[in-house]
Amino acid sequence: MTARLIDGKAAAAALRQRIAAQVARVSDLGVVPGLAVVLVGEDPASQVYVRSKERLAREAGMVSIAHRLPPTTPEADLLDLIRRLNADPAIHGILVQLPVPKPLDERTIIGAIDPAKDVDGLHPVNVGNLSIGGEGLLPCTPSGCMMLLRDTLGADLSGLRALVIGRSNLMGKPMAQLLVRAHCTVTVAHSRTRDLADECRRADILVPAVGQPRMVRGDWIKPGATVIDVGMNRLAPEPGQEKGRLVGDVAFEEAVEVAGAITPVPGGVGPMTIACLLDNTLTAACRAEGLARPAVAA
Ligand SMILES: Nc1nc(=O)c2c([nH]1)NC[C@@H]1CN(c3ccc(C(=O)N[C@@H](CCC(=O)O)C(=O)O)cc3)C=[N+]21
Repeated sequence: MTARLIDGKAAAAALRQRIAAQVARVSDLGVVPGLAVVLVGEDPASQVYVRSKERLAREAGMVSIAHRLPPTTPEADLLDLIRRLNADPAIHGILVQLPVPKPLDERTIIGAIDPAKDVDGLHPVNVGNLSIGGEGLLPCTPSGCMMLLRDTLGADLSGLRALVIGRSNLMGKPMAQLLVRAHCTVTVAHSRTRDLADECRRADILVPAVGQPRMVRGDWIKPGATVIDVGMNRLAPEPGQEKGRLVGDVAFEEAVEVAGAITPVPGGVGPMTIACLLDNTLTAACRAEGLARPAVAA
């Protein structure tokens, strides 16, 4: 059996198109959603991501402003910028690209963002609302994973066994919360988990997010399971190549023979993350301006 491929690139393009149509409607009402992306330092991968966030936000009709700060930026300066963005009525969403260079403190920085503009969904108020089912902003990568799961399995995921590998604040923990909200039976595995392969074999939904290239092997996967691979690992370049290949946390060639459906890397979860960022920015703009989210045909 060969697994169905879950095309995150196409799903993200479709979502961005729906968002663009909604942005056009609210723009007619005088509200142009504004996104500020803050990048501290010169990490090349982060620069690439920030550029594509800027470009895709503009393509959706939003205003997108990147703030690039030197790696030695004092924390007080960064907090000052965040305060100005919090107060700027043209900015509805603020994202500080992570990780931030040392000695900047991620928690202090995220905590300084107005929760209503926290389009990463990482501020403690949004994290709390996620856990109690309130109306916050959801973290982008887990939201994107849920959309791909529902596209694949249908809206109702209740009763399915889900295994999330990884317990980060950015991904593992919020993913587990969303799966619980969707009435799955959820297990969170991590570096101290015993018999990870056995845990995997019980999962109808498998979501590895650890950053270990090809860690999940084909014979760890329950036949027919849905695999959402959140890993983004750049391998060492082959001789004669400039850049190494991008692979996930799953040994794709093995897994594709066993799973029912699987996301590729690249072209799976990654593009959905950015589309969900735009979705959050539109949500934040509508809430800030007291507008209902315009309806568009799906
Ligand atoms: N505050 C914050 N929020 C984030 O959401 C955030 C962050 N910091 N720091 C870094 C990670 C990483 N991330 C990705 C987004 C899109 C792709 C993506 O579109 N990937 C493409 C290909 C990328 C390539 O070829 O290099 C794909 O998977 O098909 C990847 C990674 C967001 N992150």
